[in-house]
Amino acid sequence: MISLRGASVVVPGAAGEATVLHPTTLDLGEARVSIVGGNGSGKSTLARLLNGLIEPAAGSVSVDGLDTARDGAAVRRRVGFVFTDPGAQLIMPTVIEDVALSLRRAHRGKRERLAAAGAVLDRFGIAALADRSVHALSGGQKQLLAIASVLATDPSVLVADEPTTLLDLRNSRLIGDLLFSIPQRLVLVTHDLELAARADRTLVVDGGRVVFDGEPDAAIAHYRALAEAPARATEHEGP
Ligand SMILES: Nc1ncnc2c1ncn2[C@@H]1O[C@H](COP(=O)(O)OP(=O)(O)OP(=O)(O)O)[C@@H](O)[C@H]1O
Repeated sequence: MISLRGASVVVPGAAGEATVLHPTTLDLGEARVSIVGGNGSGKSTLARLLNGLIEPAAGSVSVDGLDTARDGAAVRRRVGFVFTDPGAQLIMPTVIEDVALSLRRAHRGKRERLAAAGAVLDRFGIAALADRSVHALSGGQKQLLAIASVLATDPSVLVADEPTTLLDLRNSRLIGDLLFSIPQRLVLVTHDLELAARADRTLVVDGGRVVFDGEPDAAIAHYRALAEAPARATEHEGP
């Protein structure tokens, strides 16, 4: 279970502090949760709270009983995070070395680690790319590798922040299908409403608040209505 208790996020701004996520209380126990909302609404902020990339300014966030502020390292081992731009998380020169890096904790010996990394590439259908430079991969291949590297560590939750935004139709379908086939719990931030609709539960974020939380079709209808509302102010301030 992922639990937020009055969790808020505050950032420094030119005119003092700004609240980018208002106090939020949620329990996320479903296998697949999607998060939708407009640009700058606070979706990434909410996603980043879930693995302790951001700590709440007030309130608390816990994953399976581990507090993200107190037990940050343990939470990050349990909650994998995939970014929009896979280039941001590919560190090593070659594909197999990148997966092997993720496995350094599980397999201390280099040979054993490389064998395990090869098995991961096989599982994700990218064994043929093992010795390819990570810079020579297509966008879809990079995202596949980024997800494989994160899942190689066997997290129990995967948080993916717009993982298909930079991909073409074919690759976004491929990555979307992969995300919905993994055994791990998934929290998916996305602008792809078809993908969002495949979740068990959908949160709509607007102006730094979760303004709808429920069944995906109803949530998406709520989001569409928000987006179509005439002359809405785009800046949201104050509690
Ligand atoms: N570290 C920061 N410093 C200042 N402002 C921030 C910071 N982090 C987030 N914000 C602001 O908080 C708001 C929410 O940002 P967030 O990235 O969570 O939005 P988002 O819903 O993920 O948007 P998008 O769909 O465009 O990725 C934005 O107005 C953003 O500029």
